[in-house]
Amino acid sequence: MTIEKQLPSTRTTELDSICLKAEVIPVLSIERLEDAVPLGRALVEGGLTVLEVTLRTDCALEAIRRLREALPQASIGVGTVLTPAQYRQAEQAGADFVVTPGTTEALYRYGVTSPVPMLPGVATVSELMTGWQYGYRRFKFFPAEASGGVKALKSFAGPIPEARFCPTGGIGVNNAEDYLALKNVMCVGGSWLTPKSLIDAEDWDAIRSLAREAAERFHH
Ligand SMILES: O=C(O)C(=O)C[C@H](O)[C@H](O)COP(=O)(O)O
Repeated sequence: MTIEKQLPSTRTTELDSICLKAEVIPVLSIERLEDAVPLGRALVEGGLTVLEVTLRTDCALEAIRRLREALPQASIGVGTVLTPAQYRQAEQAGADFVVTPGTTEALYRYGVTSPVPMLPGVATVSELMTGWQYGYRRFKFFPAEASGGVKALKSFAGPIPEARFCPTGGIGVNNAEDYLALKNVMCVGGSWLTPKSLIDAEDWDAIRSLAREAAERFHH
């Protein structure tokens, strides 16, 4: 009960204002620090202004700091947050929001008190119900395709119609639209906009084009 009370509804509003300006959230894994800003800039110039930068690589936190400074107009989500300690690192690096692949009680609890809102990753109704108890209303649905995809999201809408999702995992140009057509989907996430081959080749023009194509094609 006290937890419910602590949860400001502004969290939902904050997450909505971030997610609704992005039909598509590109997922970035930065291997070489010097790629961070040109990659982020190409995506933003292409029209995708909400980014998720994973903590999967050694230079991720420094990459996030640089992106935060170079692209003030972008909303930067920090992904692959597994523990409250990583959540704190994300806060300190200047995250606008935190994204987790799955949830733990510790993360749910920490997220309630943090100044930075969290989009918790859920794959089942049970995980969703736990988050709901803590007051969370917006979730990442991960891994989307492997966890039942569009059909699962339609089923979630039965018992918990107010929950909204950013499905991620196995989404690309060919199925993004199917997800965006659902009432409980705010936006979709994916790494298809940041192919490793183009990053390795520093082909920022090609990445800008991919982003532009997605920004023009997908609407909610
Ligand atoms: O690291 C995490 O926290 C993630 O959940 C990673 C990404 O969201 C997915 O790996 C993207 O999925 P794909 O678009 O299928 O590549």
